[in-house]
Amino acid sequence: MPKLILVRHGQSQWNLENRFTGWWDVDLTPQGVAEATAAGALLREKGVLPSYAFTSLQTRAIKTLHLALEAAGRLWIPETKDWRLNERHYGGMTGLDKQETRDKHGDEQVLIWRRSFDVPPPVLEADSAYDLASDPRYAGIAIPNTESLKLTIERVLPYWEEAILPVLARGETVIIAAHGNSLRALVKHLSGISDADITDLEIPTGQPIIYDFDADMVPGARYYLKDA
Ligand SMILES: O=C(O)[C@H](O)COP(=O)(O)O
Repeated sequence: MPKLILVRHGQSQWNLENRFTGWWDVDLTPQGVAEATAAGALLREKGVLPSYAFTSLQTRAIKTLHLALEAAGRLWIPETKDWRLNERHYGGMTGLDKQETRDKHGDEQVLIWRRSFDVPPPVLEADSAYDLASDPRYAGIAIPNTESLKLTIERVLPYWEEAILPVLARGETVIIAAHGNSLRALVKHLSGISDADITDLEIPTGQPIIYDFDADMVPGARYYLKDA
């Protein structure tokens, strides 16, 4: 039966520094490397061996995927990278310190920007140091200048349906290495979580989440592989 593995990248440099990251490309920390490797070792230990991989265009997710696959003995499987699995775009909050932003705007406002379903953060100005218009990986892509979770869902879900679901439906064990909010978008859909309740869902770094699908491609309850 098809099996889906979701894994959020290991700790990134800006996770460690407590800065809003979004589409900015930061690397894993040594702890993040260890988390990714441990995720792959867990896959091997539990015999959950991916046969096809998807990831974003962002270094922290790509490296997490490769470290996990190497630890699982599966570095050789086919993989597809796509911007639609990128982290939600953090707009004008990109690069800011999370605590300083709370001190300036208040906890409530920052929680709305971080976790509300449909309120996007302020837009990233075109002259920002974090503008990605000249990054060759996004050539031909209409790079957003901010995204709410709702807007993130609007690009993650079509990609799920067009690209990932058909691979899963042919019986593969699919791993998706992605980001806190692109995975929240997917989990919201797969677990049928309401717009209100999704606010409370947090996805930890480097911890494989599993969905088993039945013959009609209906997902079962999600669970953490460490608990299986
Ligand atoms: O983009 C980021 O800063 C993180 O990956 C996720 O941040 P969040 O927990 O504020 O959504």
